[in-house]
Amino acid sequence: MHVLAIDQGTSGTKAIVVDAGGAVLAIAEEALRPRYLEGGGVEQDPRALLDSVLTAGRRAAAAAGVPLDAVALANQGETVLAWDPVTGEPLTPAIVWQDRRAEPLCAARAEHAGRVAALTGLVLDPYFSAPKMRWIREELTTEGVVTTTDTWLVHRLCGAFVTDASTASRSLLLGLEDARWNGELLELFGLGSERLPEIVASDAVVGTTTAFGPEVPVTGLIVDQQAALLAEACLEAGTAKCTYGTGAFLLAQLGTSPARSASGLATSIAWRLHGETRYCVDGQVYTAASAVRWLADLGLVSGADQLDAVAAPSGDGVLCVPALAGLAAPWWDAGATASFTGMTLSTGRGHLVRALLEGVAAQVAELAALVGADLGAPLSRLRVDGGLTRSRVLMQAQADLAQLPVEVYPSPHATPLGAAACALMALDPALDAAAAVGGWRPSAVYEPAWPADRAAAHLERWRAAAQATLSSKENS
Ligand SMILES: O=P(O)(O)OC[C@H](O)CO
Repeated sequence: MHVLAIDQGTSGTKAIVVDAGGAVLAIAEEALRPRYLEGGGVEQDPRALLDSVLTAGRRAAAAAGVPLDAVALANQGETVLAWDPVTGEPLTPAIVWQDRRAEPLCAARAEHAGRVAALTGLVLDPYFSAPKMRWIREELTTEGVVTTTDTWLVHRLCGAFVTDASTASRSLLLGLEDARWNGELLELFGLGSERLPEIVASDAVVGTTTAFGPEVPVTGLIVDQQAALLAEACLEAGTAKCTYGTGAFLLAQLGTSPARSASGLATSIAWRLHGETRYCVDGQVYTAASAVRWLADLGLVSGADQLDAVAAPSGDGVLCVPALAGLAAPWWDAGATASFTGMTLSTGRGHLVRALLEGVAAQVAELAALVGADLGAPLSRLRVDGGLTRSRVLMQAQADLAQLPVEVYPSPHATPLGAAACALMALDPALDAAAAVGGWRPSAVYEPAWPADRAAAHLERWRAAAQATLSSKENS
């Protein structure tokens, strides 16, 4: 069996062709660059997203040269657009998960934050889909349907009008326990009259497509972060991974219990496979590779590959809070802004680069501690994937600050491999998740080199720096 698995991400689209044993036969990638607008806007051209899916998918399918049995799609989770359900044409740009312009719409509903959290497991924040859907309705168009990008892309591939349960659970519109659109939440966001997609399982076959060659089923629909959680075999409650992509996202498996976080993290659906719903808790660093790209745009590094060569051996007291698109868990402050502190006349670009990497690692370390608090036991290790895991400086800083062994997933394709596993489970009802993703050994393990008291002291200083970036005194 062969699956074409497509990871439609924020910074690009990757397509792989994978066999039932997890061997990758072909890879194709198309880069994407969001538009960053003053006022916190982050947009993508939907046609560029679709073109990248079709181009990468066709290139990978052609390179593999094998008959395909299914097409799977991982998506960005909370990126939304309006589109015409008759013609399939987009009516607005895609409003990216990093976009903060819906913050006032959240602030206007602040008194309902507790109720929203109780129903959805999420926090009332513009990161999630519904505030951006409302913003589109108020600012851009009242025409067509407004959905996450997966629904539109799948519609373009096979005509279905669906979203999977993991993506729906990132919307602020889903009751977490019953996994249904919730009328109270729809009213709260003024979306009660919207036509909403059918919610399906990640192993549902939702149609067929000829977009990549002969007709094949479309199945294996899942949020990109959840797909990586699955690929990294985080199947037991308490296992966790962090993906260092455009942002860095730490997710821990909760099993079949949708336990709400007591630490300000988000609880959502990891996947629904073979009739069983799994849940996860997550924390987010909104800018990781996009912070590195920002460094590159300023001329401090030529790109991610140069990070380790430029980073100084220590930050020399410089701290960075990489809040270039606000702060997520546990601060949830869309108005927070990034900072570098502790600079002197001797500070050079190497210190700034080191501080930025340590800032990402510090934020992930904070999230790892909160996940441990929620689970009632500290994490024992952190599995990691994503492009920035190639930075030894970042990975060592992660181990030092989180005081955890950091295990690097051996493939750069965790997300599409997770989506492919969902499709394989659709094709073979006897296949369980563990068999679908297989076992793996880390390509590298970073052990903490700092003593615990040094890590604690650094994190205490970093936490104070993070507090100082918050947008209002009430938050500090
Ligand atoms: O595009 P990525 O890979 O950074 O992932 C996007 C996240 O899932 C947004 O929540």
